[in-house]
Amino acid sequence: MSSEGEKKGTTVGIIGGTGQMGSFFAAVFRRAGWEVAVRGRKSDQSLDRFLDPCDIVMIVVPIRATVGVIEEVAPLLRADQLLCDLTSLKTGPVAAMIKSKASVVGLHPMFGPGVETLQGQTIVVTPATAPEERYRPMIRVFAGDGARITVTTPEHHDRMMAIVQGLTHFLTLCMADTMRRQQIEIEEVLTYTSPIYRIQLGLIGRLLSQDDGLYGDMLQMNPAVGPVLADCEQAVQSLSDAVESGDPDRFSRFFLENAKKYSVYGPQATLETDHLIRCLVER
Ligand SMILES: O=C(O)C(=O)C[C@]1(C(=O)O)C=C[C@@H](O)C=C1
Repeated sequence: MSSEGEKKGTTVGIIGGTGQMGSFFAAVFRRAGWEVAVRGRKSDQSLDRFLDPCDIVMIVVPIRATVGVIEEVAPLLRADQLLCDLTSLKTGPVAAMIKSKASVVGLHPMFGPGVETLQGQTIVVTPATAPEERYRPMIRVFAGDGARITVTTPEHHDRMMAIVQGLTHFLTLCMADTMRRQQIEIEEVLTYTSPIYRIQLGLIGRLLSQDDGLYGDMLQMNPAVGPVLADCEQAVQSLSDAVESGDPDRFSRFFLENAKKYSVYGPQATLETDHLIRCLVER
């Protein structure tokens, strides 16, 4: 707000704005020239007074806390306000947000706070009660900074996250646990690796240096993860059987069935991993 207390431009209130992701988005909006108010856990101001001047209220708290915070905030909002959240799951948070009078859109930034800018990053948008023109200016800010936007429903988002986050992180943790069970030290493993292996191993080191609660919530709170893990178990069993059989045809059948399925992805995957290899070589 201006010094006269007169409102100019858009005001975004970020609840959880003192955390890493909240601070990242506060900086994105400030760079776009928007007013940003942040609220951390230890605020003296009443929630009502914090929310009142906000055009957009963004909830950026840990997954497990999201619905509880939404339930506190949602009843205090007006129809002219836009409510959104940034959590990794969308069905539960969006269902809680739409109880509000405010227009609602769910958001999920597909990156952690370590990125420097939005350039090349993906943000998933799950519109609920907000008409497109209400959230378009915010999406323009993200896209203007180079973000790729994917629009879908909360349910489809969660189904895709069961793969993108659930399966990926599950298998990363399984690989870490397998090496630990083999009593092999990562320092030694690394001396045998070229960059291509360090792309995969890097995901283990990266994931395990982050918050256990975040990854636990992603895996345990998304109901779509269960069926994915059931298929994963079958895949592990089927590949194990093929390997243990010693039968080259059996292995080839497994391999070629998947090669056919992923043939469209081959050229892009090779190009991108070649690029990563060059980056790791040039360090
Ligand atoms: O390690 C990273 O930078 C991440 O990608 C963080 C990560 C993830 O691991 O899936 C964490 C939570 C968000 O929902 C999206 C991305």
